[in-house]
Amino acid sequence: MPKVLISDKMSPRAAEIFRERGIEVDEKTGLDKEELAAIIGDYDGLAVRSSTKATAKILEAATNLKVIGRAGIGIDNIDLAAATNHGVVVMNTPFGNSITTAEHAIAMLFALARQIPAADVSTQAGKWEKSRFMGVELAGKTLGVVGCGNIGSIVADRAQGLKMRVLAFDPYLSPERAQEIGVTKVELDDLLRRADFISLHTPLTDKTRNIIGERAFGLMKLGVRLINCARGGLVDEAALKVALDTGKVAGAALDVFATEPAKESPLFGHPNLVATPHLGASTSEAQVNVAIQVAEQMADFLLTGGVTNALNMPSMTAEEAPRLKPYMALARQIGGFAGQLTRSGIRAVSIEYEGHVAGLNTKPLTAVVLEGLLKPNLESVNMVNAPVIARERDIDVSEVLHEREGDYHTLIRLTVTTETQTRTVAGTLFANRAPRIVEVHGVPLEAELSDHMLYIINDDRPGFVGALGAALGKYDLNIATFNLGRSVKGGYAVALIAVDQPIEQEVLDAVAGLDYVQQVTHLSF
Ligand SMILES: NC(=O)C1=CN([C@@H]2O[C@H](COP(=O)(O)OP(=O)(O)OC[C@H]3O[C@@H](n4cnc5c(N)ncnc54)[C@H](O)[C@@H]3O)[C@@H](O)[C@H]2O)C=CC1
Ligand SMILES: O=C(O)CCC(=O)C(=O)O
Repeated sequence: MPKVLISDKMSPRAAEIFRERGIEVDEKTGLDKEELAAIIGDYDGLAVRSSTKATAKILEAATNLKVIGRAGIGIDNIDLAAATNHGVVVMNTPFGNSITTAEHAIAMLFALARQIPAADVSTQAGKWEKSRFMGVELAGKTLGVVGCGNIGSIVADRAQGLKMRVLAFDPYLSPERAQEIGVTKVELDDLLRRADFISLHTPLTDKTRNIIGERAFGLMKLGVRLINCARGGLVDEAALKVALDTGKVAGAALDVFATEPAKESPLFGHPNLVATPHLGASTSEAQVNVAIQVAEQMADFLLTGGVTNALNMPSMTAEEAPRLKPYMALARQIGGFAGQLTRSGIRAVSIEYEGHVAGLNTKPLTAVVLEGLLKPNLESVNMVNAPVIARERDIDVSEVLHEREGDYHTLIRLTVTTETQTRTVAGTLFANRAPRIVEVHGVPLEAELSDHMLYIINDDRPGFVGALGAALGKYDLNIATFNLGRSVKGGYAVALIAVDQPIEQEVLDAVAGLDYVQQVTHLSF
């Protein structure tokens, strides 16, 4: 039974779903990094929000971990590269808290426009400072949205409901989408110059870090108001302090900070600052949404292999997973076949999908072919990290889809080009479930792969098969299946022979010494 650790505060629905689906679950929140490292090795899954830091060290200790689920959107608390290297799938829940977070941004917009937090403190202190809190209307003002994805576009929609004009800066926003959601797509500098309010909704990346800094403040209108409900590092906090002090920025509302938890900050106490402790996603609705989603996604993965919303591997729905399962076995065998024969550096890999399989989701199959191919030389490879390892090693990977059927109803053909040669292996499914190798090196044959196999290439000459049988008999090796094919009469032949016992080196030496043998290799599946 798979075992999951929930290490951040999460709606109880997550634990209920894991249990309902037969997964053992522990809820241990507030662990420090040593405590987490000490226990993480016991778990197949880790469910987190933003407090748990899934660092390279934690992943090192996570010897059984298969999946990390983030009940939320941002995954800056998870070392994605380290997770990928360890073959751990990382999933998030990209939509469950978008409305809630957009609503928080709109709440911040109002809080700034009418200084509600400061007015509340003053009024409850008995000051009744009616003339101190003169606000501004939102209607007719310009909102600049930086990052117009899920949350940014909801903010834009709500702002238009308030009769605001919305400018959007997002390099990945298409003009059609901009038109559809009623925003004007502009460049960043244009937005900074024209907006009365600016709301940030991008992820934190190398390109967006400090996107709002001294230069950006310099371009903004006098009296602009800034909202950040995305990620702390987007705003240069020291530059913001100067902009607030000089009055360039009339108000800033921050839900997120460069360092969290933000227990102290030079910004704190500024009369024009509104601050909340990373509450963007904190509504009961959003928390139930993300908890249900993350638990369902993780349970699907652990129980069926279905992959949804993964950030480091191709998606595969729980419905697709059983359909792809026999193909995964075939893909692993084809990759493993070629991988066990490969002795020099791989330059290129081409995978052709023909017939029925070409209509399926082939991305996970390609990942599995690569896993099989690289495994003989890299013990820690799996389908999550195989594409990354291939990329790191400059292996050119291509997929070709032929929906028409060839000789077989469905076929996967792998061509591997190494520094010294090009090799092809193709396979099909018999009765839609049993993997069979049907072509090696362009030679047709039909072989079921098993634990102990001999792969032989020999000159196509009479007497070879008899000599081979006698040689194996001498070592008491019982032949289970014998599959033979040849290029052309008198050309070269390929034999795939399954035997019942492990194959010792002396057997390989004896076969290699037979007349006409060009190559003999022990394969195991
Ligand atoms: N405060 C909170 O509690 C929460 C914060 N968030 C944060 O909100 C942010 C946005 O989330 P979503 O809208 O769901 O993400 P999303 O991926 O749907 O949208 C992000 C948008 O930013 C754009 N973008 C990327 N690089 C950019 C750049 N250099 N300049 C301008 N735009 C760029 C992308 O094209 C995309 O459209 C994320 O950082 C997320 O972590 C999300 C949920 C809750
Ligand atoms: O889980 C939370 O409270 C934070 C949510 C968040 O920042 C996100 O989903 O990116």
